Amino acid sequence: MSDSEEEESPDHQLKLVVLGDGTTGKTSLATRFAQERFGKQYKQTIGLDFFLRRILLPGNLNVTLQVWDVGGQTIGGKMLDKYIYGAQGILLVYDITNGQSFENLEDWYNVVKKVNEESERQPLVALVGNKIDLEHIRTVKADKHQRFCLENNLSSHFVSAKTGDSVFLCFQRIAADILGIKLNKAELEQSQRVVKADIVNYSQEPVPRTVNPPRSSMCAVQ
Ligand SMILES: Nc1nc2c(ncn2[C@@H]2O[C@H](COP(=O)(O)OP(=O)(O)OP(=O)(O)O)[C@@H](O)[C@H]2O)c(=O)[nH]1
Repeated sequence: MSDSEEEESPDHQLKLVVLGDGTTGKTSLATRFAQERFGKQYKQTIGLDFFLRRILLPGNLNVTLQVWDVGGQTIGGKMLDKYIYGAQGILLVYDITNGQSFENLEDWYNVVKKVNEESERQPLVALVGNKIDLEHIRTVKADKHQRFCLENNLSSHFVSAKTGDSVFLCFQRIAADILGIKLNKAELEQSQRVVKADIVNYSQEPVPRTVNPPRSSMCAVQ
């Protein structure tokens, strides 16, 4: 293959679906990954939001990640199966300070298995413990997390959407695993970027949010 043919290799597109209870930080995780920002204020996702980000994997491989951020209230609803269908990757997200959100992942995982029971290709499923900036009030022990991964053959991730800790790494590893690409130590270390948390001055009035923040890489379906 000539150099010019190599440069023109088409992008890969991957559909990643983010699932888990409400307030575990799914939207925050998607926003941190796709837009490199974090909002402290909680705004419930009704139905579904989409985010896009293109990343470069070793071998000059451009991969567009289509992140489907599914509202935590959709469990038991008739749309959930449709959202999950055709995903190459599933992120099962829980909040490390909320034991119930971890217990409930069993239900989310069961829906994923049911949707894919007749599929030839199974999605890669990742277990994502979010809010590791709150390690001091963690209630879900890391060994419980690891056991769930081992028992179900899931890939394991701990992240903080707030600080950005390991967020890019999480998506990068998932994309690479799906495409069968091995990341070397240097690539893994480079992706483990930590963004310093903001210092909050509680004596000040809260700053109003921008009315129309840039949302070029996101849209919502309700
Ligand atoms: N400390 C901390 N707070 C977080 C983190 N991620 C999200 N939050 C906060 O947790 C709350 C819920 O976050 P969301 O991202 O809206 O949660 P969600 O899972 O999308 O919720 P639903 O839309 O109900 O499904 C918000 O107040 C976030 O600011 C994190 O990593 N650390």
